[in-house]
Amino acid sequence: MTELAFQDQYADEYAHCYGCGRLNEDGMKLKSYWDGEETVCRFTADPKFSGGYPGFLYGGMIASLMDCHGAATAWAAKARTVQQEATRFVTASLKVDFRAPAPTNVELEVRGKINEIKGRKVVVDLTLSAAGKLCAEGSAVMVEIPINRQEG
Ligand SMILES: CCCCCCCCCC(=O)SCCNC(=O)CCNC(=O)[C@H](O)C(C)(C)COP(=O)(O)OP(=O)(O)OC[C@H]1O[C@@H](n2cnc3c(N)ncnc32)[C@H](O)[C@@H]1OP(=O)(O)O
Repeated sequence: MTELAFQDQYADEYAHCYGCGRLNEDGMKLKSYWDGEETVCRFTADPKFSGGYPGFLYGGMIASLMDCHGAATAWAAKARTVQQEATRFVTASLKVDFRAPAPTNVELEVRGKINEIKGRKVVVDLTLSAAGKLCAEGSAVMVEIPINRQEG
């Protein structure tokens, strides 16, 4: 049986994200999975997402990849540790340090590691690498949407 991506387990009402929503026809449909105690998401960026120099990805896309994978990691961490299905995590804070240019047309690997789980908050440490070379690292504070937020 094929492992389901975290994002493919979100309830329909939370599956419209441009980055990772399975129900967003125009989106990137990023997929995140467990890899031991870490999580991983792989994505190859089309050259149309180039930054100022051909062949390299623009920084906003790097942040987007880390953002979406961070939210998915927080969701999965809650499901694994609290053994309770989460609603959806949104980004309260995202820090990215750009360490080296990230290429387009090369598979990128985004990794997440749980730093802290406290109440509705999950802090995730993140890296983005290309062919084993670290291109960006950072962390995200993810907060779970309370169930009654969607009704108000
Ligand atoms: C129903 C649909 C609502 C969905 C709206 C978002 C849809 C967009 C999805 C995305 O694209 S995610 C990227 C953009 N992010 C956003 O648009 C989120 C906008 N911000 C918010 O909605 C609220 O600020 C947020 C839900 C993130 C937090 O507000 P809350 O009032 O629910 O949280 P609260 O103040 O109770 O804080 C919970 C914990 O998070 C921590 N926290 C909150 N904001 C923080 C921050 N900026 N930096 C660091 N920590 C933060 C806070 O300190 C606390 O930790 P502790 O329990 O340890 O004290």
